[in-house]
Amino acid sequence: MDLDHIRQQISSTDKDLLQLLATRRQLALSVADAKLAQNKPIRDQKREEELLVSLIERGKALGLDAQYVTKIYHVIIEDSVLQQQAKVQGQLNGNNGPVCRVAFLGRQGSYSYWATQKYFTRRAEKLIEIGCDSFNEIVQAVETGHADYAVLPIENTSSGSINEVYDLLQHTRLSIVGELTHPIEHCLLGVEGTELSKIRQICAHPQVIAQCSNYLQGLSNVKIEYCDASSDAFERVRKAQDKSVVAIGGEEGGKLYGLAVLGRGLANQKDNVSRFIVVARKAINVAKAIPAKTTFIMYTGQQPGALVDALTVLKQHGISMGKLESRPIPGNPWEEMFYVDVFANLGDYAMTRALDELNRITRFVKVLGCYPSEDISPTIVNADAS
Ligand SMILES: O=C(O)C(=O)C[C@]1(C(=O)O)C=C[C@@H](O)C=C1
Repeated sequence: MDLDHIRQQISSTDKDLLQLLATRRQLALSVADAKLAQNKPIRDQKREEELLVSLIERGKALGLDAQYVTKIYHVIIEDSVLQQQAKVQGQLNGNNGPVCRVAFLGRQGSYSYWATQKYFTRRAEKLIEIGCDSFNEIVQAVETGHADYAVLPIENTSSGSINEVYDLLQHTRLSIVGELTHPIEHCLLGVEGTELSKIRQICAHPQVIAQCSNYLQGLSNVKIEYCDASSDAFERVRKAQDKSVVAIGGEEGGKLYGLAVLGRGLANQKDNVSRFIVVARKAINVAKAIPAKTTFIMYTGQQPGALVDALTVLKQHGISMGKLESRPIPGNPWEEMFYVDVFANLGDYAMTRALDELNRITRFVKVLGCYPSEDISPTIVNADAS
């Protein structure tokens, strides 16, 4: 068989695969309706386990190894769960309508740009992208009604919490309505033909610089140029057309600016992932069928054991905490505001009771939002069991 002919067959098989994936996605969306009608949760890990075991077995008979089949189905099932969650949430809170205006950091190609695309493809037919130069500008865009939503990075596995965003949340009336995680793969990007030994300037966002600090410490004679976003760094390098100037950012983003990859894996942590939050003017409800997270801030005061007492309230109501972060309160030196993420729905009886008690024993409590958890941990099966 000649190459063209084999490629035609591959293309035709791929077309069939896509059609099957689209059909599977539609079926998953119908499952969501059936589950709501029966008051069942969207995620059913027992079903996923049975499915994976049987698919691994079938795969083996077809010469496909267990790891390959598992990897593909983890992606398919994650998509299926997220599609169902978005549908159920849309029905509960009212769909967004065809057009959604979303504010984010940078322009096309920034990490926030990709996170925005990822989150809203399931939720809006058309996006109006409102690129901003600072976190403050992003929040203001929603507060003033210029944008419907904002996407903000809140923490990263290499650099930790993004304090500027935490501080903005203390004072805004916006609510957290969603979250997502996005892998951040930092690359060194420059114009074609750039030699590593000739680099004299690196352009990057301060968060990116923090996440690549180990790599950057190893360089000498290189000036760091702080940029508003990765897309800003790409634009500077594209404009300069100078082989001594490079940017750090994502490969996909760099490509949009015609930049070539000169190095990969620059982050301090191998698994460099950012968590983003989505904020809006109006709080949402989270369907009972979906795992929810609630984020609130509290000021306990400084009396001995105040924080322990507050956390004990959560324990007494069987509420698990995902994150506890403290930030200074502006104007009150050495006093701290605590940010708490819990795995609970604001509408749950236990959560309502816990918040009532926290309101009683602390000086200040403010709920920042209740939103669907998008942390779809993959179901792991023992491939040998099949
Ligand atoms: O069968 C279901 O209950 C589905 O929702 C479909 C599906 C899948 O995509 O196969 C998705 C999520 C569930 O956790 C289990 C399986």
